[in-house]
Amino acid sequence: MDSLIEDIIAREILDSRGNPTVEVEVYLSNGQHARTAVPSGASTGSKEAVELRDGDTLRFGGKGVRQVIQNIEEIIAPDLQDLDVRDQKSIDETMIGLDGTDNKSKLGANAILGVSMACARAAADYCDLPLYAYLGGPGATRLPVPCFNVLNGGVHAHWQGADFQECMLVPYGADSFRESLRWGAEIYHALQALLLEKHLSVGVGDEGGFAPAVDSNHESYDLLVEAIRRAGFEPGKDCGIAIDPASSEFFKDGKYQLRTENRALSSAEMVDYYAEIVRNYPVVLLEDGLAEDDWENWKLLNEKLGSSIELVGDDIFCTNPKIIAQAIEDNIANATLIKLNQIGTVTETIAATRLAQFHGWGAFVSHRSGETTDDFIADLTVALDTGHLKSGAPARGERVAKYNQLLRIEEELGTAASFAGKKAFVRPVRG
Ligand SMILES: C=C(OP(=O)(O)O)C(=O)O
Ligand SMILES: [Mg+2]
Repeated sequence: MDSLIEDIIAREILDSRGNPTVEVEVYLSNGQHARTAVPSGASTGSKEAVELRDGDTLRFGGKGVRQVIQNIEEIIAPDLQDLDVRDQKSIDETMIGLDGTDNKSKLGANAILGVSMACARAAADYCDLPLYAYLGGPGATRLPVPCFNVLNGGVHAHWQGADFQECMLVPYGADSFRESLRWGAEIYHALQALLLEKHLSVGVGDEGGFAPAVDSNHESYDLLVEAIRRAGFEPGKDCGIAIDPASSEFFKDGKYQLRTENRALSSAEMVDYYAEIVRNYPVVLLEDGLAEDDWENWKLLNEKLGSSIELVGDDIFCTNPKIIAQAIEDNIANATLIKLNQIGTVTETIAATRLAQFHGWGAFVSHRSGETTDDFIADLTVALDTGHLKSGAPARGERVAKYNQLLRIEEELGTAASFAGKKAFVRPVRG
């Protein structure tokens, strides 16, 4: 058979932060081959699958992945040889079995994911299908609303900007992906002009958004609303706001430490703080509003805000179906973030997404702060019909690689394509 895995090779490449990461190539018995690369987070959840790094060796300014390369070529490749590349489940289960740990710490989630993604792409190529159609079938025709992280803060700006890590533009009022991308880029440029006018920095953070040293988190929203207006759009009608404070990063000693505002808030006060933001600004999504160690108070957050906006868990759920199942049972949020490398295989990522969707939850596909030009998540988003994704600012190559791929997908789908729009953020209220 032509679709058998013949060989797998891997190499160390650099990611967008200048750190080493893994690139994988899968070769099939018919000579076809496919390539993928693995991203890397900075504000990571403690229950993420383990990204394996070489001891203390600092190479290129970051810890290398030579052991990961060796694990792929010497342990994984021989075992996957002669498996049908279309059998994604067996491929992923074989690697999970080979690893034998709960968190992929033996071979490395970066080893396993690189191979898993490369096999999916090779299988799509073998079937002569675009990746989104291979993974999603003929019903995969809806384009997501892009969420553009145009103001970077927290750890992504080395704490030189706002406390909140991500302030995103959500141009949900457009009637196509292409149009929403144009709106996002125009507002991004209007924001740049506004920052220059206010003598604020237009230097960028890890995800391509500006990282001005604002005096409060509210100032970020004022800037966004003003930029939306200046670009000729109506806040709340054409374009909303999504926030990822990544609050685990500033939750210390049981309090949320707002450095820019020089105060520390309890969980209940933090929930009120968000409620006020939601009252005053066109916010449609709040991710990681509370810390991963603050599970009980997520219930309070969901009671107060779950009926009006999408509440997404990132660090707290880690794309892990077991944790998401518990969260659904406890009714502590209404959406999960979806990051391939938090769980480590394509199969488990699909399972996490489907689980959320089955229960009426949202699934919000995400890049990592350390990225490559691999555009896998663009296809994944359409395949799984998640309706929204975030891939940073509409600037910088590794971020726009995903948005540009979505343009191609929309073009290829032609009249079959639709755009998710604002409905993507509306979650049914659960009892
Ligand atoms: C994309 C994010 O950042 P990182 O990749 O650093 O976890 C996030 O927190 O949602
Ligand atoms: Mg996050």
